[in-house]
Amino acid sequence: MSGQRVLQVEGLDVSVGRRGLLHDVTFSIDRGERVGLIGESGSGKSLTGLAVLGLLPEDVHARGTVALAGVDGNLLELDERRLSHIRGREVAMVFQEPMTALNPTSRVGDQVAEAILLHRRCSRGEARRAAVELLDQVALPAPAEAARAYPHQLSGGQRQRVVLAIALANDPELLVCDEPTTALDVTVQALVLDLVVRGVTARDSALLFITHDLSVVATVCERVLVMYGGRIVEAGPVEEVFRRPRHRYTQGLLEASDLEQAQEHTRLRTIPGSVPPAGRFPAGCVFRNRCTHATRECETLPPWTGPSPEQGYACFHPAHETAQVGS
Ligand SMILES: Nc1ncnc2c1ncn2[C@@H]1O[C@H](COP(=O)(O)OP(=O)(O)OP(=O)(O)O)[C@@H](O)[C@H]1O
Repeated sequence: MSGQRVLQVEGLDVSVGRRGLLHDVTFSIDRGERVGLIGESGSGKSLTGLAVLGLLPEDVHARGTVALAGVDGNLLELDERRLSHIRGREVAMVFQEPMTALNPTSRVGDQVAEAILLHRRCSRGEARRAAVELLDQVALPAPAEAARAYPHQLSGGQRQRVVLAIALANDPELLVCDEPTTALDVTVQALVLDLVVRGVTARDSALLFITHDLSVVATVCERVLVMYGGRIVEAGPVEEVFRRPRHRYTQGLLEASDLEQAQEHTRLRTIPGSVPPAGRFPAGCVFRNRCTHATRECETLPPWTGPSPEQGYACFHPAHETAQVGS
């Protein structure tokens, strides 16, 4: 793999008995790249994600190659002992239901600290301090106090942020998210999406983001893969695919969703101009600098450091409807 490549999936076929579930799935993700995987229910998105995590169910048969930066060999052929070293370090995951990922009998700070201790040489005290810092990064209020809470004492959104903190604890090369906000209240979805983007951006990690929600892809990803019947039928930059879908299935998918809304996310929010003054936009707005792919909350925009103030920004947050960028 090239230096920039983090994940390379080639010719992945998955079957159960004679039934083919994935057919010749081939794609790659580079360092720092955020890639969405969309498709209708049953199209094979989750199986693809599980293959990348070395978590395919035992009853399925897989052929092909899954190569991950920093890992020798084909993930599909590694034994469970080796895979458990890789998971949580080179590749980490956030699934839909945070409660299943957390241990209900252990304080959340200890669970984050455990994740750190599994892959890093440091003292328990250092791991605990790093855990509080991570809980702070995922915007848990009063992180030192939150660290002492049990999962059931937190809201669903807070629990998912703990899962994200665990996933990011060892700066993974690749983060795989499978519908991480589907089970959450709509008001906290945007926050969690923002935290995912900020978490991978800060680490230059690659992201594979599985969802059926096109507007989520528009918010989070730069490139999109469209699955249908176990195959990738279309791939390209999000704006291009959403604006000019080539495959009949993608066209249908966009029509079935709110095409207007999905396009708005990518088209109407492109705002030329220089850095918006801090505090000018509603909290939660996400600005994307197209040159560096940096994403920041508008309230805390730092001084502009990009190559040119003329590059412009795009805001993908629905709350930004009425806000305008001053030049
Ligand atoms: N262990 C298994 N044994 C048999 N069939 C399976 C198994 N796991 C998944 N499948 C089938 O493989 C196909 C793809 O499943 P997958 O979970 O990847 O779909 P998906 O696109 O993620 O759907 P959803 O959005 O509903 O989660 C489905 O038809 C599913 O029934």
